[in-house]
Amino acid sequence: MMERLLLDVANVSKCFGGVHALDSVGLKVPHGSIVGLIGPNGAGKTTFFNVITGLYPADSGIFLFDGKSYVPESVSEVTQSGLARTFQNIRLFGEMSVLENVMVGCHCRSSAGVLGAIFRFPSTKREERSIRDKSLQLLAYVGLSEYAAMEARNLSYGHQRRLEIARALATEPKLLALDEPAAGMNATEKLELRELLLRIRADGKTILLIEHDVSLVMGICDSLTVLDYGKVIASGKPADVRVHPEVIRAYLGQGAV
Ligand SMILES: Nc1ncnc2c1ncn2[C@@H]1O[C@H](COP(=O)(O)OP(=O)(O)OP(=O)(O)O)[C@@H](O)[C@H]1O
Repeated sequence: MMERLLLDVANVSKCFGGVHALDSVGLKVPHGSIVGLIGPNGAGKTTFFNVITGLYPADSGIFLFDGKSYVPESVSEVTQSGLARTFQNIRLFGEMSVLENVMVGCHCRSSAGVLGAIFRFPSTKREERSIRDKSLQLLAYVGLSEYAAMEARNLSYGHQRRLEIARALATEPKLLALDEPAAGMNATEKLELRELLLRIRADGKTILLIEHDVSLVMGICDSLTVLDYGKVIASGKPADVRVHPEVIRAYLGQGAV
């Protein structure tokens, strides 16, 4: 049976001066799957995320999201269409509370405009209550309820990463793109992250994951695409990718596979 693709991109290229960060990269993400994007440092993984989420314009590429052509030129439009991401370097609003950080994510789906915010119409107040409730539910979902009132900057590193995931989920994405969510986590936090990602998939979301922790990636991904020097060198099921000669060559010396 043909898999229904949520993200289907082809021939994506991006140069920075003389550096070919992405060279005709193609990647397919089926609905309801976890797809891993891996590769050595500098392979082009984050650049790929930046391009598909509208942060950097691609030099070329064909982009389909949920069966429709899309032009990833604006982060807000990409988010509206259902693609949310987290960042390798955590980007939370440190002085806002944990709850407020999630509420910010919810606002991308709210209808109250500037007038509503100024005049506080009854409909605006109702919407704000429902955003608050939804944010509290999301905090419970990622296991951060007890920290709702704390300033985000005071959370532990692992909890900050979970908060980023909650904020991304608040935008009601179809595709959640996570850039190294396990970076800096200890073994227990990684296990908890693994459970959370599996739960997110079981609840019907699709995940695209950049991650250097190979055992995490091999353990939860349905398929993997491997980049090296901006090119796809392998893609397929984790068990096949793990023994692919090009992948072994690219990681040789790093002991990663
Ligand atoms: N804004 C930029 N300006 C210039 N060069 C860039 C820029 N962003 C990325 N690059 C270059 O593009 C290449 C790919 O970088 P990228 O950060 O996408 O790799 P990566 O696979 O995500 O690496 P890592 O695993 O270390 O995060 C590198 O050579 C990098 O130096």
